[in-house]
This record gives sequence, C-alpha cells and structure tokens, in this order.
Amino acid sequence: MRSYSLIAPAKINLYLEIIGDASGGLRQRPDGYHELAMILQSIRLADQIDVRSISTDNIRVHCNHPQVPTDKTNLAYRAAELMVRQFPEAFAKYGGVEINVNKQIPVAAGLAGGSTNAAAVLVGIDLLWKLGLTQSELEELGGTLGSDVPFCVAGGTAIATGRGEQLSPLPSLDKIYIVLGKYRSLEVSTPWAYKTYREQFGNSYIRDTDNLAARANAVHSGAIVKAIVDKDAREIAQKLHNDLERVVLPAYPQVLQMREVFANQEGVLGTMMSGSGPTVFALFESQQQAEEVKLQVRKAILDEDLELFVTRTITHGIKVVSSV
Ligand SMILES: C[C@](O)(CO)[C@H](O)COP(=O)(O)OP(=O)(O)OC[C@H]1O[C@@H](n2ccc(N)nc2=O)[C@H](O)[C@@H]1O
Ligand SMILES: Nc1ncnc2c1ncn2[C@@H]1O[C@H](COP(=O)(O)OP(=O)(O)OP(=O)(O)O)[C@@H](O)[C@H]1O
Repeated sequence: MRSYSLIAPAKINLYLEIIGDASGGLRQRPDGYHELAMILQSIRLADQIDVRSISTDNIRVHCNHPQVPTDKTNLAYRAAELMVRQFPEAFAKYGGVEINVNKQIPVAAGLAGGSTNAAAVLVGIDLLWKLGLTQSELEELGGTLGSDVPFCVAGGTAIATGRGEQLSPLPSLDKIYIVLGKYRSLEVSTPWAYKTYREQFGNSYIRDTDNLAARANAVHSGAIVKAIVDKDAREIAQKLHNDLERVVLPAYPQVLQMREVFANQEGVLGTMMSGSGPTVFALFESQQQAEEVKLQVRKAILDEDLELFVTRTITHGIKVVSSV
C-alpha cells in the first residue's frame, strides 16, 4: 500500500477588496458569494498531511488537534469524498484512503487551514491513484470545496478574483518575514464577516464619501501588484489592505488592540488582519527583527491565550515530502 506525506502551507491575504457592482451597491452574487479582488500569499507555517491507501473501502481522518472534527465535516474528508465521486474506478481499484492531519496552523484563523488540508488531499489522492491530473484540473476540483482551495493547490503569490477561485500568478515573494498573532479561543465566522460587511457598507459603497476618500488612498490593487513585481517589501507593506477589517476590528476589540501593538513596534513594515481574521500579521525585512518584535508583543500583551508565530513568505503550495 502506497503512502505520501505532503506539506500544506497556510496563506495570508496581502490584499482583500470586496467589489461593488455597476449600480454603486454591493450585493451578494446569485450564488450567495461576494465578488473579490485579493492577493494571496503562501507562508511557511504548514500542516503535514499523510495519505495512504487502505484495504477497506472507506475514508478515515485522524487529527492531533482537539478542535478539528474528523468526520464528514472535515474539509480533508470532503476532498477525499469528492475524489471518490469523481473517480469511482480508481476508488474500486485502489480501495479506501486514510488521512492523517498534523495540525500546526491555528484553526478558524483566516489562514486557510482547512482549505490547504483539502488541497493536499486532492494532490495526495491524485498521486496514490496515479490519475495524472493537471494543476488546473486539481484547482477546478478544489474550487468546488471552497473559495481558497484553488490557491492552496497553486501556492506562491497570486491575484484571486471572482469568489476567490480565479487565479493569476504573480512573481514569487521569497523571504519576507512575518509575525502572526492569534488568540487561541477567538474564532471569527467567515459568513458572518461578509454578511455584516454587506449589511453595513453595501448600500453606501460609492455614496459614503468617507469610504470613497479612504478608498482613494488605500484601496488600489494596482499599487500593491506593482510593489510585488518590484519585490519592494516596504512598499508592499504600505499597500496592505483588507476590507473585512472594517467589520471584524470593531466587533473584536482584542484584535484591534493587538493590531495597534504590532503597528507601534520598531522594524514593522506594515500590519493587517488576514482574511476574515482574527489573525493579525506584521511584515519584516529580517528574521531577527521578527523574532525581536514577537518578544516585545509577548511582553506588551500578557495573555496566555495569545499565540505568536514567526514565519515567512514561500514560493510554493502543496509539496510532496516523502512517498513510501
Ligand atoms: C476570507 C477568505 O479566507 C479570504 O481569502 C475567503 O474569502 C474565504 O474562503 P473560504 O473559507 O474558502 O470560503 P468558502 O468556504 O468558499 O465560503 C465560506 C462562506 O464565506 C462567504 N464568502 C466567501 C467567499 C466569497 N467570495 N464571498 C462570501 O460571501 C460565504 O458566506 C460562504 O458561505
Ligand atoms: N482540516 C481542517 N482543518 C481545520 N479546520 C477544519 C478542517 N476541516 C474542517 N474544519 C472546521 O472548519 C472551521 C474553519 O477552520 P479553518 O482553519 O479552515 O478556518 P480559516 O483558516 O479561517 O479558513 P479560511 O481562511 O479559508 O476562511 C473550523 O472551525 C473547523 O472546525
């Protein structure tokens, strides 16, 4: 029986803009999603996923993290189920799949933890069953599981549009150092964040002049794309943007406070919330500066619930590390 071990990296959002429509409003799409313009970036913080064929004809998931379900609600399980549905002959030939998730990425954090696990299972089963799927076929399958899954398959640095599933790769950004902060017990619901944004800002998308002025200064994906092409970490950090901060930060004062603590540290190039939060990240030119700021934040926020990680940008998505 073959098995594969895969690295499944987390992502951060360098840019997240919720797009209005031609009438100046901001509505849900007919499918219930919101139209986005994002820039997604893979980071070194990762889970390890092991997939192996088993003689019984079922799917089994194990995970070392008590908060992560191992039943059909696990995104890794759903990815395996999708492969069984799509490739019944291969399933009949190779049998069931056992998946082990070694979780290192904080859960419900805005770091695409579940999505990257699903992406790894798609890649792993493609190898186990010798299907020879292309990256774009894997991305398309991933898109049916969640908006962030296609990016997790591809990895690196990319523009993501539509509901987040349409990707255009950007030149890769290696070795920008990052500190991540996440309160263990704090979770933000992604549907809640989008719904609240639409309800609060949807009708005033164009008419709200404050919003317009803020947008003219801050929201311009072209400027951050140029900074990425130029590999200018300082400029990238100046152009970070996330519309969802407008609803998540007021609702979660702890997250706002952490963001302010990060912003006031020496050496921080820029700071922002990732995705629908509540993780906040800060960017640095060197690992040493990142390690130093991690210590300073630890001293400034005396709360055992706060997890801090030093990590960095990477240039790849799902990676096979061993096969037996
Ligand atoms: C917040 C981000 O992580 C930023 O990268 C993503 O936009 C969310 O990606 P995800 O968790 O893979 O999202 P999905 O599983 O596809 O969607 C979860 C829920 O988020 C909301 N959602 C998501 C994406 C989108 N473009 N519009 C939405 O309104 C919907 O309520 C949806 O039911
Ligand atoms: N493989 C998985 N890893 C983590 N959480 C999972 C997984 N499968 C299902 N879940 C459930 O999904 C919820 C969201 O977890 P996840 O870590 O994927 O969120 P996230 O990082 O905010 O995702 P995104 O950034 O894509 O919105 C959790 O509450 C958890 O119970």
